[in-house]
Amino acid sequence: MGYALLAGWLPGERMVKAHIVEPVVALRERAEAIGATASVDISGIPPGFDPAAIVFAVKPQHLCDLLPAYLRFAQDGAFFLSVAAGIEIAAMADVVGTDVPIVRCMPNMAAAVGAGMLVCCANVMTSKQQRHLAERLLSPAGKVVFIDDEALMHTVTAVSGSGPAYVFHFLECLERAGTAGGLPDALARDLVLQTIYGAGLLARKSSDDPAVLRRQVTSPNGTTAAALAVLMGEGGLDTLLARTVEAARVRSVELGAH
Ligand SMILES: NC(=O)C1=CN([C@@H]2O[C@H](COP(=O)(O)OP(=O)(O)OC[C@H]3O[C@@H](n4cnc5c(N)ncnc54)[C@H](OP(=O)(O)O)[C@@H]3O)[C@@H](O)[C@H]2O)C=CC1
Ligand SMILES: O=C(O)[C@@H]1CCC=N1
Repeated sequence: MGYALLAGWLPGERMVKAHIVEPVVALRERAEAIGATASVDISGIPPGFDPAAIVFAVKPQHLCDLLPAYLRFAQDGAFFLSVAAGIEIAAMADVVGTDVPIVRCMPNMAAAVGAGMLVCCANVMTSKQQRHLAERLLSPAGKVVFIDDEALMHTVTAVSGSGPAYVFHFLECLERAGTAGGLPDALARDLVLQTIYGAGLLARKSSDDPAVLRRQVTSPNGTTAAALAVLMGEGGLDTLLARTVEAARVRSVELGAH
């Protein structure tokens, strides 16, 4: 996820200077290849480097252990921006103090193509300028919204954070169903990718509700009606997705409890 964000800043005309702390050599090299400097640990940050933001894109389980080492940058005016699932602003402030400006963000993987959904929460120490900077840093990755109620971040994570995986699985299943119906593999892949892309784009651009669009596809007594009798039947997709999202939400709460 860190690389997806970085790739939105570099290379380019945006004048962003980024230094990456990354223990894995291949990932450091990948960051360097697009114009960042990189080091294996914090001691490699160039002297005089004066960041406006420190972005934490590490595993949730690592986040709070890492924060104190970066406190000096916050004391020099930087704000912290975390994309770690589950970890609340209060848990970070417990480690570094409540006077540190912290933005918590839940992006999703579509950030890699600039079409992500990025939902943010900021603590009261975050200035208007820092909020604005966070928005500017995140917007190359997709649509950015700020919400006030941090408690919603668990459900945000379960819907848009993990959501691309649900869509990818839907894609896998539809493709398998297509090949089971006799389609060659490559054709099944094309059909499914273009259908999901096109339907997503249409739903995004249309002023109609998805339910209205669905009804427009569904000719009376036609093929879609036959299909939806299964998909929308008892124990169908609605029930399955409610359970799916709840499982992710519960896991996000668990990650935050450690
Ligand atoms: N993947 C996604 O779609 C999304 C991920 N996120 C969040 O993004 C974060 C990163 O997840 P993800 O992109 O999946 O990647 P991973 O969790 O696989 O990778 C995190 C990276 O952090 C590295 N790391 C560990 N310790 C340090 C350290 N001391 N300093 C710097 N880096 C370190 C890891 O190295 P190592 O492998 O050696 O531990 C790894 O390269 C997570 O907190 C996740 O919740 C949020 C939204 C969506
Ligand atoms: O699976 C995860 O925990 C992360 C957060 C959302 C997407 N990936």
